[in-house]
Amino acid sequence: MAQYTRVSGSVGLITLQSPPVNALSAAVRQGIVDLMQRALSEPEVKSVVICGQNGIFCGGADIKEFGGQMSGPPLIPMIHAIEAASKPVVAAIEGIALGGGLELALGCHYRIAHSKARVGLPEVTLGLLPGAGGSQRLPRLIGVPAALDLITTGRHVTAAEALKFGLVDQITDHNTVNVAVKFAQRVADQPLDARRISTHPCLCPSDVAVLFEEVMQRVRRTARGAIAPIACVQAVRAAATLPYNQGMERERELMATLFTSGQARALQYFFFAQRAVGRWSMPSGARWDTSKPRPVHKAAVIGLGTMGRGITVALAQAGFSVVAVETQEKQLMEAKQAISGMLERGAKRRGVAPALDKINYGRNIQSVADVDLVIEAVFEDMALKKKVFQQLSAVCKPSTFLCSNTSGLDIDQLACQTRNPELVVGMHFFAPAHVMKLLEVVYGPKSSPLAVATAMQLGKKIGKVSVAVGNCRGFVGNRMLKPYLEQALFLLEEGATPEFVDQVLEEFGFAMGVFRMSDLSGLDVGWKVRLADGLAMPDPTMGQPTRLRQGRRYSPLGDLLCEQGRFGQKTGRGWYQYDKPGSQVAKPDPWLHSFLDEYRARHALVAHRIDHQEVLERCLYSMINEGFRILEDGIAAGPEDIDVIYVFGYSWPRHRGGPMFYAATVGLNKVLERLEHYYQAHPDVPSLQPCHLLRKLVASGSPPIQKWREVIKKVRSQL
Ligand SMILES: CCCCCC/C=C/CC(=O)SCCNC(=O)CCNC(=O)[C@H](O)C(C)(C)COP(=O)(O)OP(=O)(O)OC[C@H]1O[C@@H](n2cnc3c(N)ncnc32)[C@H](O)[C@@H]1OP(=O)(O)O
Repeated sequence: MAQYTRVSGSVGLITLQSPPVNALSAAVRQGIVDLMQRALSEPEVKSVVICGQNGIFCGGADIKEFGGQMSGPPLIPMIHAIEAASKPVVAAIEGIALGGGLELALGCHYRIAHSKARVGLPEVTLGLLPGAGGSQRLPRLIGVPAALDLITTGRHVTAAEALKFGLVDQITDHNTVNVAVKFAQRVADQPLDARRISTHPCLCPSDVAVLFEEVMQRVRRTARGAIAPIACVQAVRAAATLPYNQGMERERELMATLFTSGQARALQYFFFAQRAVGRWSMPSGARWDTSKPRPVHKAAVIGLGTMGRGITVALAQAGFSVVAVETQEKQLMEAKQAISGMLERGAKRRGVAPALDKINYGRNIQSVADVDLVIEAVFEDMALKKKVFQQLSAVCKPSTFLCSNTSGLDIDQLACQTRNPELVVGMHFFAPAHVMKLLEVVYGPKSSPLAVATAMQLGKKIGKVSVAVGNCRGFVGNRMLKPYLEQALFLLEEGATPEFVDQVLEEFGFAMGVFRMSDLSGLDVGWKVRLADGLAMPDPTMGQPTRLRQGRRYSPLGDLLCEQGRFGQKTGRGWYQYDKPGSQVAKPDPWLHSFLDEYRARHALVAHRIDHQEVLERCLYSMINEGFRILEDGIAAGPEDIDVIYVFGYSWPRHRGGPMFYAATVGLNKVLERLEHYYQAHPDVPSLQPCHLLRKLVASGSPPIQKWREVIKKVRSQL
């Protein structure tokens, strides 16, 4: 939908009307086509302004239309007709002009932007390229290097940056539409030939071939298997090397491949999944839209180790007053220095003043008496955390929310230490906490909707993607990680090497394979948990063979490495070797290979050839199976929650949509069949036994992922 008004006698004003972001739906495109014709046919109208209602120019093509049959006027001829118009057309950009929205503006003869507007071509993040002429017009307007940057990253730029690039003609702090109308009146009689971007030559630097080669190499290195960034480079190269019409033909060919690709489907699913997690619900029926958060002005962080420091920085950078408590004098001094450094570096990068004055440091827990919310980040030890929660409950105002950054301990046990267990939730950050986008907000059986809503809102304010999840060992992320890690170890026992397993997972798209990741985060972390669980110390009196513990297959490989002091990067040895402790360059370690040979011999394990498919299927399907159990148990409300957690917290490749979307892509019947196969071969590994929900979904004809919630509801009602 679009509206037409005549303003100041001679300007035709076309207003896009399609809340919430004025996306270019079929109806909006039809409106633009019709109203442009009207403006061109009215003799009194000398120029045209296009704007969007409610202070938003246009959020681009309507992504919801992509999955179905496209109808209505296509974008490319619509934009061509605007550019070819005999009367000047001015885009009045408020709020955002993204994707097709910016392409529409590039078809106009002039662009006026509000100083607070943002523009960009984010199609690459949806598995596409700017396929309505954007890949051909943008380099002609702002030059090849800047266009390559914007198109391959999809980043949004401010109006000021857009002006610097020459992407907009003017910026204003006033009413953009009024300014654009006056501008349109002024240029009504100006010749238009030089304003049609498609007729411009594409200005290239002299070393353009070298530039494309460098960018292509960088993009291939960082794309982790995503195809859209590569197609984006190819499209811009066409703009740089071909006449406009041939460039448009190349853009069309590349877009046609991307548009129907599985990666585009995955990325578009993920776009909506990210938004869906904000609409959280709890099994009690409490929901995001009926639960009001309470404002938080002042927060506290208890424990200034790596996690506590990152959380303090995240809070201070977002403008919160923070009381940062560390009881040990030496640690407090070190933390203060480290936090100041992090704040200063962050501020320098963002061109703002460091928020040093937002933090008050203290050694005494009494200093948190007046805060609205506390995040406990002490060592991962239940006895210690319980003590801290008892102290907090005694010291804080009765209304203070008490949150724990535990990565998997029982929130309910902590809540039980306090006067107001309904105000206790988990806030599980991921390291480094000031950088990683994910926050798991964990509700226990006693947590109130108020506490969940408040933690979710705080997460949003500090720039996190927050996902509300139920309370169980490891919550969602770490619970699913367990079978994945376990399979990786079993594969080593059976003949694989860490390098091979990592290579397969990295080729799949993970930023790091499981063993390189384990070396980075430290092998001792999991070892301590297994020791506490009585797993890492086999009880000889029970007469169990070393590789069967608590009734199931167990690999002590990680424990054996820890016993040798091989904790990963920090000790210079782990699953790999490093030049020195702290170095990040992992090299295969002949010692480890001999150790594995000896281990297999000692346990009479015959190494067999493990192929690519077996590594992927066993690691990923066991993890996915746990994801289905999590859905069945109601720990996650839907598959989107799991997928968002895995992409933002565990480097799952976004162009594969997340583990649950991947399962749907592979086919649930195939996942089920392969799990059955592996479980038959390894009956002592319960995580390979296909779970009830997976069987139920397959029996229901493997419905699309958007319909899983209905089946989950049915399964849960039968429990
Ligand atoms: C061969 C065929 C050729 C076809 C050529 C087609 C060419 C297409 C090029 C494109 O234009 S692709 C789309 C490019 N645009 C984008 O990627 C923008 C996506 N949107 C955003 O980044 C953000 O939503 C925003 C616009 C910056 C606003 O952010 P904000 O945080 O304010 O709100 P949200 O919660 O993100 O969004 C609100 C609401 O709006 C929905 N939505 C946003 N953009 C679109 C869109 N382009 N299409 C459809 N729906 C959109 C979003 O999903 C939210 O709704 P929900 O119900 O909460 O999910």
